[in-house]
Amino acid sequence: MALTQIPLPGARIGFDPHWLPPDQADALLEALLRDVPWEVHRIRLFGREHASPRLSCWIGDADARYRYSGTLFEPRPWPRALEPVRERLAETLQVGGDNVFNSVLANRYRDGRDAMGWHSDDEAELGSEPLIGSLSLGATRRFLLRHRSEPSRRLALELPHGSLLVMSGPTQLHYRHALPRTRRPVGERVNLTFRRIVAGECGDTGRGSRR
Ligand SMILES: O=C(O)CCC(=O)C(=O)O
Ligand SMILES: [Fe+2]
Repeated sequence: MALTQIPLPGARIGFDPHWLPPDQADALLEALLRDVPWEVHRIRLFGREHASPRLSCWIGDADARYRYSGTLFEPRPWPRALEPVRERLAETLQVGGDNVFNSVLANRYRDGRDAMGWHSDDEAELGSEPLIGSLSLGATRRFLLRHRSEPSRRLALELPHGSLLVMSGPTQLHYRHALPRTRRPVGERVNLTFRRIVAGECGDTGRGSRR
């Protein structure tokens, strides 16, 4: 099925709630929970280091180094289970050659207390209008987008098992996004944001920082 475009002024958002069939999504989730070297990333906020409230792993080609929230990440190699997903995503989004996704930030939200704060994926390494493919697995969580200066421009989306959310064009320039905590009892969720690092290692000029 094709991506549905969700209208939001100044953003480009595509969504397919059923991108990965449930049996493939189940198998991928199981493989990632087992094979990814999950760790607590330390992030810097206002000059102080904190443990981020989730487990993470930065995965990518050897040259795709990435700096965010003040820390430089050397990528871990691609788990085998992710290779076909990377290929299918490139087909869905019609990216190839020099534009293939060369990295993924994997995040694991163990329960409703794990979350991600307001940020934009606007690090210099991603280029000016990054294409970001976000695949969700496991428990459904609510994803929020909010315009930087026009509070009425906002969107809330439930991201179910196997869903694909695509942010592109000027989305990161104009909007922040977050994955808030919830008091509802929810199971584990894994999210994969596929990205393309265009500039090797650069300075940390991103305005956002994931909390
Ligand atoms: O978990 C999510 O859906 C959001 C993840 C995210 O925004 C990121 O990795 O930059
Ligand atoms: Fe993000």
